[in-house]
Amino acid sequence: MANYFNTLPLREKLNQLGVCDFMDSSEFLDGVSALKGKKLVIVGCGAQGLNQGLNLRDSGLDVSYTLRKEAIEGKRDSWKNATENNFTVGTYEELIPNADIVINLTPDKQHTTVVNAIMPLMKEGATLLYSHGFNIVEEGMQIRKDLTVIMVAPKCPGSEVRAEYVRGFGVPTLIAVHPENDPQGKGLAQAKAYCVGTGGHRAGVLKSSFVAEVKSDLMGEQTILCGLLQTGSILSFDKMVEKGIDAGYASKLVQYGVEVITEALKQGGITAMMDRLSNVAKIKAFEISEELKDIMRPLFQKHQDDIMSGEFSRTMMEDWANGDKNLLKWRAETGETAFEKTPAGDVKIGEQEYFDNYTLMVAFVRAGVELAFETMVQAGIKPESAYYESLHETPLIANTIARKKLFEMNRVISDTAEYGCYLFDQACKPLLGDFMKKVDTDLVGKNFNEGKDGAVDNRKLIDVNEAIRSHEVEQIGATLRKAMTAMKAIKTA
Ligand SMILES: NC(=O)C1=CN([C@@H]2O[C@H](COP(=O)(O)OP(=O)(O)OC[C@H]3O[C@@H](n4cnc5c(N)ncnc54)[C@H](OP(=O)(O)O)[C@@H]3O)[C@@H](O)[C@H]2O)C=CC1
Ligand SMILES: CC(=O)[C@](C)(O)C(=O)O
Ligand SMILES: [Mg+2]
Ligand SMILES: [Mg+2]
Repeated sequence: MANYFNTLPLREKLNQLGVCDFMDSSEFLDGVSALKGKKLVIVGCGAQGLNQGLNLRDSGLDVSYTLRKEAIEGKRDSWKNATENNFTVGTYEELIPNADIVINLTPDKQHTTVVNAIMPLMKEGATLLYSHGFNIVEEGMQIRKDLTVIMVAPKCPGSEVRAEYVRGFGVPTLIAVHPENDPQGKGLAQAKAYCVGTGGHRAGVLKSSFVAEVKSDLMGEQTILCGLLQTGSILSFDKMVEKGIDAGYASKLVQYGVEVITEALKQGGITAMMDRLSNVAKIKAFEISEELKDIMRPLFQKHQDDIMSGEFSRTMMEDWANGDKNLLKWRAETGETAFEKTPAGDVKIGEQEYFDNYTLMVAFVRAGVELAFETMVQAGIKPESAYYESLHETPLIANTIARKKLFEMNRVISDTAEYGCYLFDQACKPLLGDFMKKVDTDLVGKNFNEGKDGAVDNRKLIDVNEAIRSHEVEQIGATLRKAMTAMKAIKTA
């Protein structure tokens, strides 16, 4: 098999990267009817598998799980996830032959093995559904021509796919039909119905392509969503402790601060997040985020270039072949960081204090969201897709850090995302060495406004506000958030 994207002529590459139609809510009036009475069989019951299945069942669909034999015999977590939630669980041989839709929610590394095992058991004219296009695009998996191949990709970690659905909202979702596999022309109707089943239609849906989803998803997860939140959290914690701030306070500020700060981002974009700062702090956060953008831009561009060329996938698949050596080494190292090992202190931190005492994270988030958005758009990804992937998903990742620190984030995200996160983190920490030397507790740990009379230069503030508000991510964000009428504020720490 060869990298499907790399077999395409440039014109077709750009074509498929640019597939991105925002779907009006009126396109979902049929709800789940295209899948009503159909047998949905999910392979794997992990982060996406369990949470998508819970939503689909609550939406009235017939869902069961098929697991590999050793998972059933060994009563592994995946078996516990499914049985404790009262789902039918069976082997491939028992459940796949009668399945109308087989949903492959196993790790990307396993997709070729899994698809080769289940495809011979799939009945004539059935459908294979992915939540990430890696196997099709980066590995070039060929699927039996009578089968329909579709994608319903939540732009969100598995745990929050469920949490937002339970709140009566949903998560932005990309849907796609693989052009090589739509023999009966039913792919789009099934993808739309599945998307309604997971609740994605309440947040926003893009009719995308396998290529556009992969090349944007890998970029978002490696840079702003996981990589930079990891690097920023660890550097912020270490700086506070180095400067004598109580470690318990520092741990709580970092663990919960990114959730509080990015909740403002989710509700009102970078503008609303920056508006939570005093004018003096906003100007400072703007200035240092401009500096952070200049320092990190080459790294963001390298990640996007390596994703586009297939170099990232080659590197990661090398690690797969090497028993995930790097992934496991980096996972262990992260677990040994002082931040991860220091429990959050039993100290009260007010909601506004998270903004006033953590100006540095506001700067990291603005820099990372804008850089990821700019780099994706420059690479041919459409603004709507770049918005969901860089801005809207950041608070959803932050929710996992607030729950159980970087351990929880790296547990819930896919192994693919975790690998990309470490790749970025390993390169970004040293890159920010000189920048962090200049950082003091006014930017992280203490109230930035302390000892300042709040005076600002009006012209400078006007220019800063204009620069923030006029960024393309704010323009497209305002439009997309208008459709998020069911968005609920979350209760932060
Ligand atoms: N995690 C996320 O938030 C997101 C993930 N995705 C995509 O969703 C898909 C699933 O990812 P994710 O939910 O993170 O996966 P997880 O690692 O959370 O779960 C994987 C599941 O697959 C099973 N599994 C592992 N290896 C095999 C195998 N060789 N054969 C059969 N089953 C196997 C595991 O059970 P057991 O080991 O017990 O058999 C487990 O139930 C991926 O394509 C990913 O890119 C998309 C968006 C977000
Ligand atoms: C959660 C999500 O969207 C990721 C980061 O792309 C993933 O886990 O693969
Ligand atoms: Mg993603
Ligand atoms: Mg991903």
